[in-house]
Amino acid sequence: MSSLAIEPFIQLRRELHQIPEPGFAEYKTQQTILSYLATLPSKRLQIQTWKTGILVKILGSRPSKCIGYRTDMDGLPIQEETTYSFRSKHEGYMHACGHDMHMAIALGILTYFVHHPIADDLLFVFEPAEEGPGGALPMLKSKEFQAWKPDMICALHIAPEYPVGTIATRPGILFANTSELFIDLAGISGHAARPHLANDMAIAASELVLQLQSIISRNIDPLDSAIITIGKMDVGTKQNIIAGHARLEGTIRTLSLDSMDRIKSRIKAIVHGIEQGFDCQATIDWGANYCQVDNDEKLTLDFMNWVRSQTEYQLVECREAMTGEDFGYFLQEIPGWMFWLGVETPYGLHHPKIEPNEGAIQVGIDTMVRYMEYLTGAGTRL
Ligand SMILES: CC(=O)N[C@@H](CCC[C@H](N)C(=O)O)C(=O)O
Repeated sequence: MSSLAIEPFIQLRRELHQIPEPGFAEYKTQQTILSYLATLPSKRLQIQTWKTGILVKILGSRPSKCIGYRTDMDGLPIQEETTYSFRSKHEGYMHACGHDMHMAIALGILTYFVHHPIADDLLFVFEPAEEGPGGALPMLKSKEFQAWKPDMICALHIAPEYPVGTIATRPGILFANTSELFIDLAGISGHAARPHLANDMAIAASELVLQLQSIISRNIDPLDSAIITIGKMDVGTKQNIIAGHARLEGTIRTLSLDSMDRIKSRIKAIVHGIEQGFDCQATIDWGANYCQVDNDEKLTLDFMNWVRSQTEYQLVECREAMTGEDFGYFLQEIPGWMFWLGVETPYGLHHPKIEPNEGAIQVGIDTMVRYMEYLTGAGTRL
C-alpha cells in the first residue's frame, strides 16, 4: 500500500466532484472512469459497462473466490454552497452524499490491485442511480453482473459525524428500509377572492402533511423506529390564485417491514379521508423502495475484529441509521457488509455546504487494500 500515491485519487475525486449527474444519466462520470481505467495495465483487467454503470474484474493469480466491492456514482439536485475551488459545473447538481469520495476510493483500491494482484478475483461495481430510482436491484439482476457475481461484497459510505480514521459498522441492520412517497391532490383553482367557487388544495395539502405526522406517534411501536419526511411541497401557481393542485414528495424510513406495511396502509387511509373531506382526487405513488442494509453477522464481526486488532484506525460499533441504501439488495443475494468511513465535517449528508475531509480517501483505500489482502490470505502487511 505504501507504493500507492494518494494524490491522483484526490485529483480524481475533485474531477468527479465537478460533474455530478442524476441517476442513470452519469454519462460524463462513466466516461471519466473509463478513461482512467484505460490508463491502467490491461493484462488482468476485464471491463463491462451496464447502462451508465461499470463492472471491473481483476483476475487473481490462483482464484478460489471473487471478492466484490461497490461504489455508487450519482449526484443530487442540490445547489452547491461549498468553499471549494472545484465546485460543481452542473448548475443545481452536487455530490452531496460523498459518491465522488466513494468512486475515488474504489479507483484507488482497484489501481493497487492491478499493480499488486492477489490470489483471488476482485470485482469492482460502479453502481448508477443510488439516490434514485435505484441502480442496485436492476444491476444485480442483469446478465452482466450475474456472469461475474462475487462470493462476497462490501461497500462504504462517508460519515460526516466521525473523525478521519474512524470506521463504524455493526452486524445486522445498518441502514433502514425506505420508500419514496409522491401524493398528488387535484381540486379546482379559482380567483383568490371567490373561494366558494374553487376547491383549495393548499388547505388540503397542509392538513394532509400534519395528519401524516400523526402516523409515527400514534400507529407505530415507539421502540420500532420509523420516519415520514415530506421534503417537498408544490402547491399553486400565484399568490392571488386558489391552488387547484398540490404535490407532496417525501420518504418513509423503517427498521422493520411490518412498520413499512403499517405506515403505507395508514397513509392510504388518511389520503382517502382527505379526498372525502376536501372533495378532491388523490393519487399515491410509492416511487423507489429500498430494502434494509442487513450486514452479514460473521463477515462483519470478522472485519470489525480485524480493524480493531490489525489497524491503527478507530473501530466504532454504531447504531442503526435511518438512511437508506440500495446496496441492501446486493446483500440479499450475496453475503457482505457495509461500513461508515469518518470524513469529519460540520455539515451532514445532503447539505449544500458539506466538505468531506479528503484525508479519508487514504484511510478508505488503505483499509480495503489490507483487508482484501487478508481475505485472500496472501497479502503483505503495512
Ligand atoms: C445514504 C443516503 O443518504 N441515501 C439516500 C437514499 C435515497 C433513497 C430514496 N431515494 C428515498 O428518498 O427514499 C437517503 O436519502 O437515505
